Amino acid sequence: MIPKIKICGLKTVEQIVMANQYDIDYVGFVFAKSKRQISPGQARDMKKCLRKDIKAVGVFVDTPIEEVNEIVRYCSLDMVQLHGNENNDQCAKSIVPVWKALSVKDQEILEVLPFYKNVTGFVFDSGSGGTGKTFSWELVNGISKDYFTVLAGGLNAGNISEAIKIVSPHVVDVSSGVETNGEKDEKKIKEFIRKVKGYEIR
Ligand SMILES: O=C(O)c1ccccc1N[C@@H]1O[C@H](COP(=O)(O)O)[C@@H](O)[C@H]1O
Repeated sequence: MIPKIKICGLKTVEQIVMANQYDIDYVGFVFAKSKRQISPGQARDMKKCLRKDIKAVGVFVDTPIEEVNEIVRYCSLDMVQLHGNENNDQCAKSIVPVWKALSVKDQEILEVLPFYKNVTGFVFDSGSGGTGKTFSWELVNGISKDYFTVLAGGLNAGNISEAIKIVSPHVVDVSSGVETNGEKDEKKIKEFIRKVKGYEIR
């Protein structure tokens, strides 16, 4: 199965126009404190320009869920990725589907998965988000048979083939790995997509 692609941390309408040209499935808007953080106003303008078949994912870290829902409504986001210590009750109050992000240090983290009954998938990441660091993919080998799996953390064109081989994720999620000097790099995005989809992009 060829995984879907999420490009996270887009910050401008120009980047959306660029991303619209490519065979991607999700873009991530970071509302958490980060060098990629954007305001709801920016995200709303960007969402209006986004191709209709690309889903806009709001990325939050421990934001009260009422506030998350307000931003979702204001920006017309399709779903959210909760990247902090949100529990299932909080996830259940979201008005759009939730991906719960988990930091994978060892196999213990997998024990919490059954408790998240109100999420539609899990983002398996190395740390607190946007770090550019990988984790041991073997720890989540086989997990995609039971859970909708979004693989994140330090992915790039150089390691994505190996990561897909081990994890067979439903979605691959990249941010730092398609940047140069902290800005999204179209050449790196194209190369990443080419590696995931296995075809040439002009
Ligand atoms: O991208 C960020 O700055 C960010 C900040 C806070 C929480 C999550 C964030 N992004 C998510 O982090 C992972 C991995 O990113 P990377 O490829 O290692 O840079 C991904 O899920 C992003 O959506």
